[in-house]
Amino acid sequence: MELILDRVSVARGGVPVLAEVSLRLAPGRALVLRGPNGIGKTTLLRTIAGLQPPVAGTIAGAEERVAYAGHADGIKPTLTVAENLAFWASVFGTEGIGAALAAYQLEVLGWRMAGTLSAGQKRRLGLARLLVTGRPVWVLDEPTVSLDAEAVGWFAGAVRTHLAAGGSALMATHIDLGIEAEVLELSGHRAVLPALDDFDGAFA
Ligand SMILES: Nc1ncnc2c1ncn2[C@@H]1O[C@H](COP(=O)(O)OP(=O)(O)OP(=O)(O)O)[C@@H](O)[C@H]1O
Repeated sequence: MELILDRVSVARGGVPVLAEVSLRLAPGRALVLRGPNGIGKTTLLRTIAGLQPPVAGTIAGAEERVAYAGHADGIKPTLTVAENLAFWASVFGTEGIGAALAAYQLEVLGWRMAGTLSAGQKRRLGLARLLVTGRPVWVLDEPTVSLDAEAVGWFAGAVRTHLAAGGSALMATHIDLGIEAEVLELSGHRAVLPALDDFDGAFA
């Protein structure tokens, strides 16, 4: 099943951000969102993840199929690394956290309270979480932030494995992961703000 956006417009804090974004993401494929800071990549990804509704347009193939990794990693600080993954596995009804621990070399940190991890270690845990969701569509917002070069390689490997298994990935990233991906440039979709055409009149 494809993820399909048809003329989707999104707003942040009530302000229109992006207008009429259409895309299709097929199983096994990756798509990278590009655009300058503030254009609305995070807002669009949050909308696809179901965290906020679109202002206009339709999204198909996302419901119950998306695993989202955003800036806040969704980590429970008072649970250990292993407990965090086991918690998410139970939430998503999957079993086994071994592969997720191994993919990001988290075995040695399994007993550590997640709140005590470094930024990069937290990000590795947040990305490992995707693997226990069992969800086919990964929606990733700047997934490599805080990762060192080696961990970026682990992430790229995890995405490749996910795509090879028929999953898909939609991500906002500024770095080249060496993964074959289509690119959607969002600069041409900047929402036009309503004109303040009666600005002076407001002071009359
Ligand atoms: N919580 C918020 N409330 C109101 N406006 C916000 C909020 N968060 C972001 N914005 C604004 O919404 C617009 C889109 O922001 P968004 O984070 O989606 O952009 P982005 O393309 O992901 O940016 P970046 O590349 O810097 O991460 C920006 O103008 C931003 O200032």
